[in-house]
Amino acid sequence: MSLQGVERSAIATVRAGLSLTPEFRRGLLGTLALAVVATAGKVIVPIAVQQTIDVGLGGPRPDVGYIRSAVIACAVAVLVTAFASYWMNVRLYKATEASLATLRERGFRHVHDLSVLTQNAERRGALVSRVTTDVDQITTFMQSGGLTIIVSTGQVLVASALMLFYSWQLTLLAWACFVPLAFALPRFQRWLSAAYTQVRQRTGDVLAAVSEAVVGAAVIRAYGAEDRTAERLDAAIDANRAAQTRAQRIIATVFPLTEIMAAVAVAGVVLLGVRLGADGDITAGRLVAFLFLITLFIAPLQVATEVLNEAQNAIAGWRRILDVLDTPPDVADPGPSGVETPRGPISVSFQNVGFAYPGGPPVLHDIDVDIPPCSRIAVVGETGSGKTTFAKLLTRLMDPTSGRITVDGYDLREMRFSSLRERIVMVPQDGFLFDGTLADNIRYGKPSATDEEIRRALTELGLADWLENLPAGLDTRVGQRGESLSAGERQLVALARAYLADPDLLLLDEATSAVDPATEVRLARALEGVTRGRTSVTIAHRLSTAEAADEILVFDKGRIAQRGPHALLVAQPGPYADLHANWVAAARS
Ligand SMILES: Nc1ncnc2c1ncn2[C@@H]1O[C@H](COP(=O)(O)OP(=O)(O)OP(=O)(O)O)[C@@H](O)[C@H]1O
Repeated sequence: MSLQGVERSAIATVRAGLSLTPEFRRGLLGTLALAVVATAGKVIVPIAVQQTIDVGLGGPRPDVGYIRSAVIACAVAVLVTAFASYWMNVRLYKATEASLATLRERGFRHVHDLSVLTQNAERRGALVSRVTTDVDQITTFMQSGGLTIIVSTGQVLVASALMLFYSWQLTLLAWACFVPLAFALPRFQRWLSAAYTQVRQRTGDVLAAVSEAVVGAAVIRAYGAEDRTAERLDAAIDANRAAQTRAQRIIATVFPLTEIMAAVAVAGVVLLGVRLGADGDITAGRLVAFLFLITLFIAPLQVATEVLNEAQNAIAGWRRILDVLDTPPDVADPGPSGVETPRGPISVSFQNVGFAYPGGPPVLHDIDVDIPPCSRIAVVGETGSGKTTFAKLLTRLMDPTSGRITVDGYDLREMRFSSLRERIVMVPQDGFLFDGTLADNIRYGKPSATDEEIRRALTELGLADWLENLPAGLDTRVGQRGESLSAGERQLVALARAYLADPDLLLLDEATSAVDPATEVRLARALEGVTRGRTSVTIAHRLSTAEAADEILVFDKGRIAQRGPHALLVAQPGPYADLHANWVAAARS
């Protein structure tokens, strides 16, 4: 399942992006008004200079009162501009941070709602980067670039209008100087955009290399591959440095170019201005003010390339986030309109169920199974025969491609998630543990559970002695993904968590990893305790589990090839007898 991108123009993307962030739009008018004040304030100084020269100093004697007023006007303008800028930035930062937090939350929630098919292994990293890096790019643009574009456009327009008012001849000359730059800038911008695409790819390579080296540290050490890994990392870092340097060089070229253009424009304006002045077409004050205005006019051009690039990045980021939000959750919670079935003995029925992963061949065919209340079902079969797929359908991590699954007579698709998750709980092979204490992790099954309840649950599962031997008891920290515990101990925590959740149907994916004999005994005891009195479906890798089941479902190439109790199946030729022979042989060796 891929993410569904709707082709949008840049404007439509920005509009759709802004519609997702009402916090930003709400204060935008006020912030823009402040931007207008801040921009308008900048032209007060050239006007005051012109007035001082032409009026204050234009008479036979300097008009000190007038000059004082002009200076005071300037000071007030500078203060007002500074205050307006400050207030504008505060408002902008507050609004963008609030709106981008909302965007992150929405993005994250939506990623969570997408089915396991959309979140398959390759896409997981990309999904994470959409809620992190992509939002960061939008932030950068909204907090600086976006406003720069608005303020700069205003600044160029106001400066141009005043320049035209002072002298249309000098304005035409100044514009003519910037025509070549106006043609060159889009080209620079394209180069810069390509250079930054490279930078992003190289940064991605560095991140991938670093995270692989950290996550796979044990394997790297075991195979003595430190040098190879370091070389790969060095190469990625070097490529990243080269890409960054290339991008910075383009930016560094634009700045002096605009400086040269500005110098040419100033020189041209002075030469022509003096001639116009001699003919009485322009006053000295207007000429000096004009030179101030050219500086205002040029400043936005100097940052234009970078800002346009930021804008492109932000639009790309918005597009990627909108792609995520546009992807409908394919396993949708019916919500309050869904069925809430009462707790108690549960019966499940698979009716003619078939399933194919998107774009793949069918992996389950015509599955017809009735799981009566309080029965113990073992699911066995060769690797790749469809056991995990069967379990995922039963917990509604995905929906069947054909047929239907019912719980107490209701289609699984009609059941509210809250009711379904309460009644059916899955314990995966390596139950994910979060970085926290043992108690936190067990409590995950029932957030309201007290330490006393957790202790009682562990005792009921026959794990009191294990708990006593742990260094800090319930407060023992399990480390990231539970790596401070052994694989067997992690399973014990996962079982205790499920026991506390107290579901009506427990789906277990039995661990295949070898554990020490003491843990093996504990696991068997805990398993017995956790499945007692409730319906259980176990993907079995142990002979003892299959032997203890009321019914065994033998999967073979996506079909149920045999079914029945152990005694019956082991006596007839078929895949179960073969599997049994393998188990027995493995136990002897
Ligand atoms: N996410 C996926 N996308 C595409 N095909 C998949 C996916 N997961 C499993 N399959 C395919 O579906 C088939 C059944 O896989 P499944 O994981 O259900 O088998 P299994 O019996 O649980 O195997 P094992 O005992 O090794 O866990 C296999 O052919 C597998 O390649």
